[in-house]
Amino acid sequence: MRDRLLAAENVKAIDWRDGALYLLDQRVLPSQESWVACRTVEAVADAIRCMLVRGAPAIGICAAYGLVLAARERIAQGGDWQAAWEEDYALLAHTRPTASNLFWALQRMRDRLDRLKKHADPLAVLEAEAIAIHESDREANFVMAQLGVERIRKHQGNAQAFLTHGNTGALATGGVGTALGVIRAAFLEGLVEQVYVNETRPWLQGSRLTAWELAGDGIPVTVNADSAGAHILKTKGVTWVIVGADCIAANGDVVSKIGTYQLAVCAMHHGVRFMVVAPSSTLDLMMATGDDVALEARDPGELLEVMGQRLKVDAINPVFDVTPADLIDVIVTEKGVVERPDTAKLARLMCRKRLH
Ligand SMILES: CSC[C@H]1O[C@H](OP(=O)(O)O)[C@H](O)[C@@H]1O
Repeated sequence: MRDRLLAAENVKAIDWRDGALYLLDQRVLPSQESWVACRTVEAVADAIRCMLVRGAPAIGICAAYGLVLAARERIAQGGDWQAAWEEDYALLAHTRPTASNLFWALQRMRDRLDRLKKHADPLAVLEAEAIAIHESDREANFVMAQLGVERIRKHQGNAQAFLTHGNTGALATGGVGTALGVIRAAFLEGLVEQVYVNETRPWLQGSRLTAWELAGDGIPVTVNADSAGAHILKTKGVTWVIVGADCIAANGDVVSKIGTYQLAVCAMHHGVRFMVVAPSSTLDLMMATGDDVALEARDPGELLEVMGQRLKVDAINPVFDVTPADLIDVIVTEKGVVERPDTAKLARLMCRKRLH
């Protein structure tokens, strides 16, 4: 499966080359494919904050490269460069509050610096670590795709309909994607009849990004309004809802794109299986439950522009919600699969080595 997915890989959104970070601008997709070069840590922080790059694993990868750019500048300035580098670390850590992968990647970079040998070149070591974070996310995607498709096949061996929410594909990760990686693998195995994609208001990660990725792969995709989700589950023979995650708490609660929770309630009501696909870097065992996770709210203005007019009412714009563990059938990570997640099962999973 790895080789087949590798051959089918056709979207890359993060490119580290010649000492700069190049990002495919997700704010203007699918109408424009425009690349932006980030040469400073401030540029990377801005790109994450304004969602030029988005998706939990992708944010973590970019933050790691951001710390490389920060180190280059701070070392050139001389003096106590590590103290100044910590300010850059804080800048990146405050770009978005919810995705665990961001904090995980930053911490991994700091740990690497702490373990630096006496005569080692800190810039070279940090660059190698950021590349390793990027590459291991790509490999994790392949493993999760394989594990997820095995789980699908275990229940039903013929082509079926899936529903997904948000964007969890190549644009959101370092590889073929988390939930979308599983759907891509299922397609290669002849298990996909149709993929329904919630448009994912207000930012439209579903209709702008996921539909673009799936159509580009020739995978049958149909976009629906988020409010049609329950109706689709009831009438279209959907066998699995497959989503990604921004943070998974110790008890298996899943923080993901706003609207995921209501989808899980509807899936449970209609007997549709619910799969969450995320690398182990998304699990944060310091969060006892999903209620401990900081949920981002973005500008209410995103909801108030209607037909070129600004509505003059109040609005709230929470962009993540918490799906309780008991609504989740299976969590797929690169370390293995957990059915009916709970604290003990997830703690055991995190002690395992990666499967690649
Ligand atoms: C595999 S990406 C996980 C996650 O990230 C997305 O959030 P955003 O678009 O706001 O960065 C979305 O929730 C995806 O499910």
